[in-house]
Order: sequence, then C-alpha cells, then structure tokens
Amino acid sequence: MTREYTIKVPASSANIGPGFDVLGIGLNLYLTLHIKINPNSTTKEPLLTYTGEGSHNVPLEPEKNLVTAVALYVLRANNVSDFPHGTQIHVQNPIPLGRGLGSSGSAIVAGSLLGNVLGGFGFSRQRCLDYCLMIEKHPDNITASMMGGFVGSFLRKLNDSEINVVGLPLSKILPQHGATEQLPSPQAPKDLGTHVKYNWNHNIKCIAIIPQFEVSTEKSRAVLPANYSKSDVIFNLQRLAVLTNAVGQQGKPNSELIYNAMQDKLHQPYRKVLIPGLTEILTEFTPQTHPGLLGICLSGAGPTILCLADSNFDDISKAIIQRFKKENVECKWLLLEPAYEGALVEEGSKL
Ligand SMILES: Nc1ncnc2c1ncn2[C@@H]1O[C@H](COP(=O)(O)OP(=O)(O)OP(=O)(O)O)[C@@H](O)[C@H]1O
Ligand SMILES: N[C@@H](CCO)C(=O)O
Repeated sequence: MTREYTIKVPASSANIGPGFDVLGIGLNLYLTLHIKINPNSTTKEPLLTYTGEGSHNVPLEPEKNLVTAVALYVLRANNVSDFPHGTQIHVQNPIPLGRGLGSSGSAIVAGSLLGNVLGGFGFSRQRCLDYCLMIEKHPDNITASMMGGFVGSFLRKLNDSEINVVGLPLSKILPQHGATEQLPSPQAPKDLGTHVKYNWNHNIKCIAIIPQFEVSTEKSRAVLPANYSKSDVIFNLQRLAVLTNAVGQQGKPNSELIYNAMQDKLHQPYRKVLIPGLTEILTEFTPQTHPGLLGICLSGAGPTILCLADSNFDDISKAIIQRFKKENVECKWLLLEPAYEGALVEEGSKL
C-alpha cells in the first residue's frame, strides 16, 4: 500500500546574544517535506524535487543533498541499505540558506525524521536528535528545530569510545556520492543531547532582518578566538542566566532587562569583520531609540539580525534596513514567532 507523509521542521535562531552554542528559538518558518512511498514501483532511486530557497544550487542527488544524505545515514546506521523502492520526496524550503536562520539545522532534522519514517523505526524525537548531533555538533539550532520553543541545550559527557564516534568527520558519517564501497555508518550513541524549554512571553515577536548575502557557519566560526578571558566568560554567563528568565516573565516585557541581558562578548564582536555595520547596528538600536524593541542580536552565525519586539515591528525593521543600506547591504525582513511545537510528522502528503 502506498504510504504518504508530511514532515514540517521550523527554522531557528541560535545564541540570542549571550547563549553561544547553547540557546535557540524554533521559528514559525517551516521546511516541509512531502513524501510518497509506492512499494509496487520498480524505481530504485528516490525521486527528489525541490522548490524555494536554494532551488538553484542545492544538489538533488540523494547522496549529496543534505536532507536525503542524513536520511540515508539514519537508514544505514540501522541496517537498511537504501531508500525503499518508489520513494518520492518533494522539499519546499522558505528558509534562506547561510543567513543565520538555521537552514542546515532544519535540513538535518528533516533528514533524520525522514530516515526514521522510511525505515519505520519508530524512534522518538530525542533519539532522532542523536543522529542530528552526529552531523551538527553544536546542539542549539537542531534542538530548537526538533523540539520547538525557546530552548537551552548541551551535549552530555561522553566516554572515550563515544568521543571517537561523535568526533568522526562528516566524510565518515554521511554517505559518499559515487564511492564504489560505502563505509559502515556509525551508530549514534544514545541521549547525546540534553535540553530544557524555557517560558516565553507570547507578546514577544521575533523580527529577522535578512541581508542578501550569505555567511557560512564554518567561516563565521573560523573568526572566533581559541580562548576567552575569564571576565568575558563571566559577562556572558551572567546575562545568559538572566535572559532565560526575562523573556518568560508575563505581562509587559521588561525592555531594559531583556536588552541588557542580550549583550554578548563571545562571538558578535569577532563576527563584525564578516558583516558590515554589525557593531554599529547592535549599539545604535535600543529600546530608547526605537520603542517596541526589546533586544537585538546576531541570529546564529549571521548575517541576519534578530530583534525581539512587542510593537512597532514595521518601523524597527525599516530603520535597520535603512542602516544596512549605508553599508551597501540590501535586506528583506520577516516577522516571526516561536514555533512552540517543534518538528512534526503527519500521515498524508500533497504529492
Ligand atoms: N534545505 C536544504 N537542503 C539541502 N541543503 C541545505 C538545505 N538548507 C541548508 N542546506 C545546506 O546548508 C548550508 C548552510 O548552512 P550554514 O550552517 O552555513 O548556514 P545556516 O544553517 O543557514 O545558518 P546558521 O547555522 O548560522 O543558523 C547550505 O549552503 C547548504 O549546503
Ligand atoms: N551557535 C552557532 C550557531 C550557528 O550554527 C554559531 O554561532 O556558530
């Protein structure tokens, strides 16, 4: 019998200022997969189609595309060598690539859920997250996309053999396109990720100001220092502790508290070399200069700017877009809110 599924995975914003590699918010912009499996089909290769952001350059070969490569990894790690015959997958992607809105995290989460569905493994979301953590080693984006809401997360302490497995390069985890012989796919250790969901005041919306150029996460991590001073680490820890509570307080959000708690010394100052006007924008836009603004930070590895706000969304966005124009950077903007539920798998599809 033909089986059909839809997988919906939220975008995400990581760090939220002080929570580098720790905090993430799932956002209501969804990478969607429509899947149809016709077991009577004789077609061996899956048919992958794709619309939306990245449609001009995302590869469609199943072993090269990030979504299907991760699905294949999950299948192979569980002794299923290939996609079921007659698999069709249509990807609809509204998440801009390489902009700090967690496109790769969403693609990895979608891939692990796809592998779970195709293999009929019945894994929990927590278990699917283990496979995601094998691919993207920092948990902030993938945990927010998988679990939804405003989350804090870490990787648990690993023993020596687990360190060797989790530390494998991607070339030893993901299938290699065109390889004559595939290496065995390493099994993901269990319960790698630990997370908590914080409260969120539903009056707080997320404005994403998205520059029209990409910054790869790899490049944006390469500009960070290898070590930090004790005072900078303490600066962030203090704000992180306050921020996780401040945005969950009910009633009128406290803009002074949130704005100050979103300051960071661990990544944003170093990333200014990749994003024209970053330092100026982060300091010039405050709740005093722009009423309604609650806090401002770099979204993930950038270049998107994330503003938390409870009113005047249009004015705040247009003012930041104007400021970026001075640096010859064009932007678009989106008004988003947390995707409280996280990733969803439903029976039925539009294929
Ligand atoms: N839907 C998708 N399908 C296939 N590949 C994707 C998809 N989304 C993202 N990717 C891959 O991930 C890359 C972008 O990942 P990268 O980590 O650099 O940025 P990001 O995830 O958008 O931002 P950030 O991690 O800062 O939030 C793309 O260039 C592409 O290779
Ligand atoms: N915490 C990550 C998020 C981007 O993947 C970073 O800032 O590099």
